[in-house]
Amino acid sequence: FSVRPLSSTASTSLRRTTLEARKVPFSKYHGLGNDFILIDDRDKSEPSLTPEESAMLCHRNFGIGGDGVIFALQPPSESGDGADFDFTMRIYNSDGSEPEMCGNGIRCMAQFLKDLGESKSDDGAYQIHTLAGRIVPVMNEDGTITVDMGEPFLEAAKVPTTLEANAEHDSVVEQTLEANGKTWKCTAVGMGNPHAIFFVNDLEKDIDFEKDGPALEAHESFPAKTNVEFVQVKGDDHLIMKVWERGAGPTLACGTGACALTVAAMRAGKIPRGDQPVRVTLPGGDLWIEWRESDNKIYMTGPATFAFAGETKV
Ligand SMILES: N[C@@H](CCC[C@H](N)C(=O)O)C(=O)O
Repeated sequence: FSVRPLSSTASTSLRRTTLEARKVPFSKYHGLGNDFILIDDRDKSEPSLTPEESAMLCHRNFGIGGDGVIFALQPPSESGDGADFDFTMRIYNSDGSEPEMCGNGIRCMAQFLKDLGESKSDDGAYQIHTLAGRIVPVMNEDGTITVDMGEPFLEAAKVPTTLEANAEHDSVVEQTLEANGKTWKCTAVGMGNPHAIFFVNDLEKDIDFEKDGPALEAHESFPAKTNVEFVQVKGDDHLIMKVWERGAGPTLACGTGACALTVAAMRAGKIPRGDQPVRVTLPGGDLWIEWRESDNKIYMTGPATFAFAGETKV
């Protein structure tokens, strides 16, 4: 992992006197090593920390350490579609930027809500409002969590990417782009947040991860930047990946990334689209991903683990 220097705002905040400091209770969870600081904001409609404060708490030397901060907030107050939401999830990446969604994060938030004694329905499901729309995690009896992640966004403008859709696919499948002095074939999939997927023969030999990752994250074809997944196909139902996350760099797992690359592998004809879940091996462990033909939605199954809780100051 690379360690970013603290921003001037963060170091200013660190120098605050005890008198000025605000106490912040937190819990720390991870999904396959993709780790988050969870804040109980169930009585609030907006996050109680700023992006700068969140970035400081995520720092692995000067803070608690984490790939992001997740806020468990009130459901939206509007009537209509908002009426049956249980909670809202917002998240800041470790650099303070705000993504639309987080797959490992939503499992951690579901486990956090359960541990707080929240059980809103008999089926173990939570209706969560996110910037990517409705997401529904369900607590399984074996301790894992299955999340209805909704439908993938395949239209280029919705990913978003300026790469051209291939006529035969009506979406961006293995389109050519140049980055870090190399030619790549990119498949773009949106899961609320953007993902650029690159299939390689050998994950260890074919990429210069620390250089290719950031070059592709900030490539001009992605107006909102992008998460970057390098993928090796191990078999019809097994993919392995390395991820360079937008706003966080290398992480041990990315749930939205695992969903996006499974869709990409099916769109690019690397694996068949079937009813069986695909095993996606990430640096931190396995997720199981299903892209159902019946409702076109993606279902992700994996763990969420409590690490520790405490109180910090900002
Ligand atoms: N690790 C997450 C994704 C978090 C957001 C991402 N860095 C972005 O900016 O889109 C996951 O598990 O999905």
